[in-house]
Amino acid sequence: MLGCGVVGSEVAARLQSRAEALEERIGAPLVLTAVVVRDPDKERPGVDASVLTTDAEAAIDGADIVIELMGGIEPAKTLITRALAQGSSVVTANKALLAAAYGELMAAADDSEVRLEHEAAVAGAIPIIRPVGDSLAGDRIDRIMGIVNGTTNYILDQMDSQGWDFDAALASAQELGYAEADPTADIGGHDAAAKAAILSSLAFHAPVTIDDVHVEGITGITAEMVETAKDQGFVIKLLAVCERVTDSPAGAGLSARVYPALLPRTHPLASVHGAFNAVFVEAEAAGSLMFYGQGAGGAPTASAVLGDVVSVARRKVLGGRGQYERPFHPERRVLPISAITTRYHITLDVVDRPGVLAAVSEVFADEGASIELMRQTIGEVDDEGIQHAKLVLATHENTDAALSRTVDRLGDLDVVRAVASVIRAEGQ
Ligand SMILES: NC(=O)c1ccc[n+]([C@@H]2O[C@H](COP(=O)([O-])OP(=O)(O)OC[C@H]3O[C@@H](n4cnc5c(N)ncnc54)[C@H](O)[C@@H]3O)[C@@H](O)[C@H]2O)c1
Ligand SMILES: N[C@@H](CCO)C(=O)O
Ligand code: NA
Repeated sequence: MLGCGVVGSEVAARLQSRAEALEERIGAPLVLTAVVVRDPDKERPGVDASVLTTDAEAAIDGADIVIELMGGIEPAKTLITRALAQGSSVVTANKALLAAAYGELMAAADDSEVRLEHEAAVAGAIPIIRPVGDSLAGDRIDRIMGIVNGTTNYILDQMDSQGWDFDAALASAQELGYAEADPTADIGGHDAAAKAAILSSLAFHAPVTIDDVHVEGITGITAEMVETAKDQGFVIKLLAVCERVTDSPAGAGLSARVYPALLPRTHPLASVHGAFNAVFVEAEAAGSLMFYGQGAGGAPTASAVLGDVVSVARRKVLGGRGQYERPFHPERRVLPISAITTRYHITLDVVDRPGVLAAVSEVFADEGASIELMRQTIGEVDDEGIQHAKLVLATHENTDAALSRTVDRLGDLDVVRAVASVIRAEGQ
């Protein structure tokens, strides 16, 4: 095992405390031969001190299974590659690495006829990698929409249920240990984007990396946006969307994107509260499936790691081997967000006078975009004595490019004092 932090220490402790049960399931004992750490003198309750070492290469050589829980790109990538090349199967929770080099690492595993398992890398304890890669392998997955970051779901949920502003909700997430010390990867959407890249690669058999994923985080979500959404029967969630696109202005392909979006409060994902994760999968024959549970934390993540270890060990004992499939369809393109069909909810601060709606409608008509719903509420009287109004416009589906141009042009209108907020809507 490489790394013994939050997840690694739970895995090591459970390998010891559940040794008998694991042996029953596998048909052979699992022996933890080495745990690679930075400081072998540190006290680690539940971990046998005699297996601690700083020599990663010696630890890997000859191991049947290598469990990588160090995180980060290097040295994890070099060590995993070494392990696969020598014929060890690898179990990892490293979403950052897989989102950067999924195709390359899977091909290396396939070349050596060993397995590279990674259930813990997406949505922690929730079984989602095996269902998408294995259970649904006989079906055609069309769309995956998930809440795959616990920190941001906690923040948005507190803003929705307690009326907190963003900063208060983030401070609370940090206090509770959900957010990282530097929460940028969580709130910027990058952690969710890594998971979207892995899910897209697996569901659509194409080598999708994190650089292909369109990412928007939640730092721009205000208490007012949450309140407006609530008034209209929506909740704001940070969604990872992976989609098979058959037709778009840019042709057929895939879409992988992460952004905060409105969901109807009746949608199954709307009832995912706190730091929980959930993934909604739509497949041709299976229809809609929902996977729900704890997406982070030492013990839940260790559950997924140990499941992979048992699966690999069983195959080893039975003489089975090999990868799910050889990757992939390199010709499948990830389309730019501009070509993707979405809906917007646009909130405008306008001057309340005749002709405002005509001017707004003209921009929509001109861009070929259409308004599904409009709501006007009375606003404030400003310093110059001018009465303002708040206009909330929900659009029909259109390309993101057309909607984005519409917003730019609305912002240029004389009667529009400010584009107060723009957010996409999903799940309708
Ligand atoms: N914590 C979670 O909830 C969670 C959930 C899902 C996936 N993961 C993933 O699991 C992996 C581990 O996460 P964690 O939360 O346990 O992190 P962590 O920081 O608690 O643990 C990583 C450990 O690896 C050690 N390490 C790093 N580089 C090393 C090196 N070169 N040699 C020896 N030791 C080294 C660190 O000292 C640390 O103790 C990461 O890839 C993470 O993304 C974590
Ligand atoms: N920081 C991540 C950890 C799990 O990957 C989260 O909040 O979901
Ligand atoms: Na998982």
